[in-house]
Amino acid sequence: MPAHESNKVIALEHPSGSKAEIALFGATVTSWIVDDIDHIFVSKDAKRDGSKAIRGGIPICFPIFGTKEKIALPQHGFARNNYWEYLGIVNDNDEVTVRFGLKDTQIPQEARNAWPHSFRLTYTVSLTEKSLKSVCHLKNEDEDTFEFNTLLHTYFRVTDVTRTQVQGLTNCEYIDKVNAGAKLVEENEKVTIDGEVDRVYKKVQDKILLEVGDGSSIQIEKNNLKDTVVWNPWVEKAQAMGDFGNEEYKNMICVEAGSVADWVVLAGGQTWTAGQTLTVV
Ligand SMILES: O=P(O)(O)OC[C@H]1O[C@H](O)[C@H](O)[C@@H](O)[C@@H]1O
Repeated sequence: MPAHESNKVIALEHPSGSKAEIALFGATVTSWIVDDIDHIFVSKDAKRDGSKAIRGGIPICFPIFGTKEKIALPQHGFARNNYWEYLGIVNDNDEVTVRFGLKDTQIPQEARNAWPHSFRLTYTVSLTEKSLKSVCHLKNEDEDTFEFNTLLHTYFRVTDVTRTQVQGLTNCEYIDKVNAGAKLVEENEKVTIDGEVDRVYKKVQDKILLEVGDGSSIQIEKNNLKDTVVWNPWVEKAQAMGDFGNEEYKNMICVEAGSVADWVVLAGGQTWTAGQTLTVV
């Protein structure tokens, strides 16, 4: 079988040898292997028992990013903190595709009170020889309009983060969360990491490139998502996280496609689709 479930994890295998794993907790992709290299970082200290969002992989932030004063939800919302339903395999010719679902009736009452809307979120993950595609499909099942943010909080595994470069952010405005939310414009052609970085780049072009530093690169192509967050916790923040090794900041970079700078507005009965495709190039 190209996809099978074991211990609440769905494992995908493509005939080319590429592989992926998705935990039902948060529908979090926790592994993506191409040519025997796992490009996804998960901390050695990550909780895998559903007690906390998985530290690493591709957690889905929804319906908020960060915290919001008037919405009493945990940081980054509830999608990454709840079990999703496995909706099974959709087999195409050259890709292995599986689907997951989350709706309001699956989340705890407290979260439903904090964000009181009826919704149906379907998440599709497709594996090909060199790529991993994730697509979110959201339906507003209320009569009234609701607003949300969403983001694919992708943790890439790298051998040395100081050698990574992110290309394609030049001239984008960004909010520098490390610098009291200063609004700046990216002047560099390639963004590099040599300290704590936590930036929300706005209105980013759809195709950007992560140069991993060992000669290989990953193309990150987003669809219907305006913004890109770049994050590395560096030394002190790494030490402050209970589910992250003190030295692991050297081996990861988050490059996160999302719509987070402004609310996305979805009218009652309407649907909204967005996602990303990661390709080893
Ligand atoms: O610790 P978490 O809730 O998983 O958040 C991890 C990080 O997510 C994003 O990248 C935010 O921009 C950061 O400010 C935050 O620290």
